[in-house]
Amino acid sequence: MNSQQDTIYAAATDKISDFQFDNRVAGVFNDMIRRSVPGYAQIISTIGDFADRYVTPKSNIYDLGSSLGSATLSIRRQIEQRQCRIIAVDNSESMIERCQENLSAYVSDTEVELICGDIRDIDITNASMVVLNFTLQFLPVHDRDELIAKIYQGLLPGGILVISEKLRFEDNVIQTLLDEQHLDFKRANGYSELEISQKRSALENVMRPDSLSMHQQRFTENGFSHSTVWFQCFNFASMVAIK
Ligand SMILES: C[S@@+](CC[C@H](N)C(=O)[O-])C[C@H]1O[C@@H](n2cnc3c(N)ncnc32)[C@H](O)[C@@H]1O
Ligand SMILES: O=C(O)C(=O)C[C@]1(C(=O)O)C=C[C@@H](O)C=C1
Repeated sequence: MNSQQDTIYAAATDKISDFQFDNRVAGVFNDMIRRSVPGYAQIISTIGDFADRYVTPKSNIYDLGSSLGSATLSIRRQIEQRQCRIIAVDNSESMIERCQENLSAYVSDTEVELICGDIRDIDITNASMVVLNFTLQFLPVHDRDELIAKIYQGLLPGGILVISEKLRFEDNVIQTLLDEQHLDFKRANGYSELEISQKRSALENVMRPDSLSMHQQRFTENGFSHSTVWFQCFNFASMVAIK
């Protein structure tokens, strides 16, 4: 998957506007997410492994907030000949256009329906797998519960939900420790102090991480029988919940 280097926050700006998944971000997103999220490549490849285990023939798979299609591609590679349909949804036109190009670069017998729309407006039916890979954190907090309830309703018995998120910690000492580790990860990946602080300001109003206990409570209250964190690096985690 091609990507330009992310230099979006490299130059000093007087007024930082809220972060948006616009054309500029879509053009560098592959580089941005790999250099910003520890474990991203591992999470993408494991989503494919989960698909191999959980996706049942003739079912639907939903990739909600699909961006450039990395999770969709990882899933699609693992589910050949199961006559499934992947529904990939994103409300950024630029992401959808680039995702279409990325999907077209590979052949597969699995149909992918790409929808440019809001994940809150999508019907979920006959699903053996739903993926929210770093997307839920961008929804208004009061809409998160309803989305998880809708996903639970649309999942088949034994179906799997994979949610990856940045986490917030109630213990301030832990919050500071893991936040600092994450900043060191970004520095080691070539981001300057200016880039880090300007991006942080841009994300402040748009990305609101939940605590792990909040996620767990949401899974339980919405009926999921089993859930766990299967991956964590610093303040980034990926969870599974099984119906
Ligand atoms: C951090 S990115 C997701 C990364 C992607 N899942 C991956 O694995 O590479 C979040 C994506 O969610 C999309 N998004 C945010 N809120 C959305 C909403 N309400 N409906 C649809 N897409 C949304 C953004 O446009 C963005 O592409
Ligand atoms: O916390 C950060 O600095 C991040 O960049 C995180 C994060 C994310 O978790 O989705 C935020 C926005 C970009 O989409 C890529 C990564």
